Amino acid sequence: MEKLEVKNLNHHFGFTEILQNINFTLDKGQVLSIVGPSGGGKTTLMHLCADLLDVEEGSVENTFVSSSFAFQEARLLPWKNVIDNIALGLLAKGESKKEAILKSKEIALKFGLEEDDFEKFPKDLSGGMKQRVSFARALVTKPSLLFLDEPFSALDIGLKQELQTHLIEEVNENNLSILFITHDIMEAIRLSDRILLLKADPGHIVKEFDYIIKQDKRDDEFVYNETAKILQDEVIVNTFELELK
Ligand SMILES: Nc1ncnc2c1ncn2[C@@H]1O[C@H](COP(=O)(O)OP(=O)(O)OP(=O)(O)O)[C@@H](O)[C@H]1O
Repeated sequence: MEKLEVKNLNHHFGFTEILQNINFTLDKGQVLSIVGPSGGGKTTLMHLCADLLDVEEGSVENTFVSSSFAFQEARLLPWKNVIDNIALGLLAKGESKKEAILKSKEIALKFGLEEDDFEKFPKDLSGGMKQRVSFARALVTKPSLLFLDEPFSALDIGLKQELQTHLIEEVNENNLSILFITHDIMEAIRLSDRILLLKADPGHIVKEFDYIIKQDKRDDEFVYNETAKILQDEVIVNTFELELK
């Protein structure tokens, strides 16, 4: 069974302790969110999990057969057009150019891009369109694990919900697994099977929330109610340094 298993993970930058004794397992088909305040070490933790940073203490075992990423900024190649940006991963995997272009066009349309956009370069795209391209590029290779680092934070509510709905479809239809980093509790409640709350200085997990109800059955009311419930939780108030009125 594919999984990502983090055990007794610690991390320092220089003399500063950033992460302390992190333990969790992400199973196949699961959406696991790491939620916490800015500067708490979420991105560092994701980079360690994604092998973008060397593990110094503890272990990260990743047995997922393939993975891809979407970040807060779309990180598109400026000299490639929309379709060529999406096709990159497929070409890297050895697919023929013809097949890669065909699949890229198909997923571009699914992610709300139009045929008129296909030949455009990143400089001519809005922030929202860039993020549509970024998601299409991440998912066109049908990865088993997707790393998401705050990919919705610069998007308007409509686009955010649209992209989240696509992700939920991928989880349900293709058993996609997601490690999701966010500081937005509502986003995490909409998408996650499990939420780990990361408190800062140094980053350590202080609480875990599990959701059994399937993501596609969670309506706005569910998300608002759960958010309201969570915001009453003393650990959350303390972690985000919120003031209860
Ligand atoms: N390469 C680095 N060298 C030194 N310190 C770093 C490095 N990368 C991150 N840090 C520090 O580690 C801490 C955690 O940063 P990180 O980006 O992981 O937090 P975060 O929870 O993702 O924050 P945000 O939500 O603001 O993106 C911060 O104090 C940051 O300044």
